[in-house]
Amino acid sequence: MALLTPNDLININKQLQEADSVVKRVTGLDIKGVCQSLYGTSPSSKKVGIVPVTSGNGIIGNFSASLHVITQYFGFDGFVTDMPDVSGYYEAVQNGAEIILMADDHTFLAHNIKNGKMANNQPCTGIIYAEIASRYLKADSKDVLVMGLGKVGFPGAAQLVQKGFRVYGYDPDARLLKRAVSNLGIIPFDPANPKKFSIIFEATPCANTIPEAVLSENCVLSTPGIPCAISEELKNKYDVQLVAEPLGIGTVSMLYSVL
Ligand SMILES: NC(=O)C1=CN([C@@H]2O[C@H](COP(=O)(O)OP(=O)(O)OC[C@H]3O[C@@H](n4cnc5c(N)ncnc54)[C@H](O)[C@@H]3O)[C@@H](O)[C@H]2O)C=CC1
Ligand SMILES: NCCC[C@@H](N)C(=O)NCCCC[C@H](N)C(=O)O
Repeated sequence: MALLTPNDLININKQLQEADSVVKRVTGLDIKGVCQSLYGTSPSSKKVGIVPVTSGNGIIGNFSASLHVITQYFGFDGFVTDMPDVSGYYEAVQNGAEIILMADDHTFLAHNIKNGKMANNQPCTGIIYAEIASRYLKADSKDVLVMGLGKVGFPGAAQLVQKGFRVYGYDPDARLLKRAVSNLGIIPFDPANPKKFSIIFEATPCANTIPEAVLSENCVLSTPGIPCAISEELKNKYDVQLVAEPLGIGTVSMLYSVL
């Protein structure tokens, strides 16, 4: 898994505000509204214990602090434990946490210890970014392009198929593309024979994965991928509505899914 860096998370509150305003422009709802509609759950001020984890590559600067900002931004009552790991988990429960947020290098989870529900960041991220893309008010067709069919992209593509979109998908990993075609019934996208889209969802760890040939004027590009899938130049040239944020949108999707 490509790990976040402290630099990705600088001023997460400003990044969230900017992303929220694009989501409102694209869908007519704010991020919380999309989550409520997606999961059928309502806003909550539940206590969220954020537990730093030292395993593997260890603590990522700004990660726990960013999760704290994110929980507060979306109206939850978050706190970061003083201790990490097992001691931190114990401290969170002792201090009344109803939901635990913690991540090692492979899994970022939300666990509601009251109702037993648990969420994984990767599918929750794919689903919420796909949902935002699917709600584009100015979409000119039901065609959508999905670039990247991995741990985030595949669940996002599944969400779009379930909502009745005609999903074109691409992944250079032939095994993953074949899985998506056979399991989801998506149409394999041929980069050598491109068409234009008004809705694009991207989930790759590569920059500039979106070719100019697929961009239509004012299209939406909903992408959790880091680094960004499109250059500033192409974004401006086509007035692309870019929904991109490094941590908060995926995290609030996890929290709403375990309420
Ligand atoms: N913003 C957020 O909240 C989150 C962001 N992420 C980011 O999302 C990205 C994807 O994460 P995962 O799905 O876990 O990774 P993954 O490795 O499971 O999947 C990425 C897929 O992208 C494909 N790919 C690479 N270059 C491509 C291209 N040019 N066109 C189409 N597909 C291409 C790869 O073959 C791979 O199958 C990563 O950058 C990760 O850091 C992940 C979780 C949350
Ligand atoms: N963008 C959301 C997905 C994050 C994921 N790509 C990642 O960096 N995971 C590693 C997090 C490690 C956190 C660390 N153990 C800590 O607790 O500070």
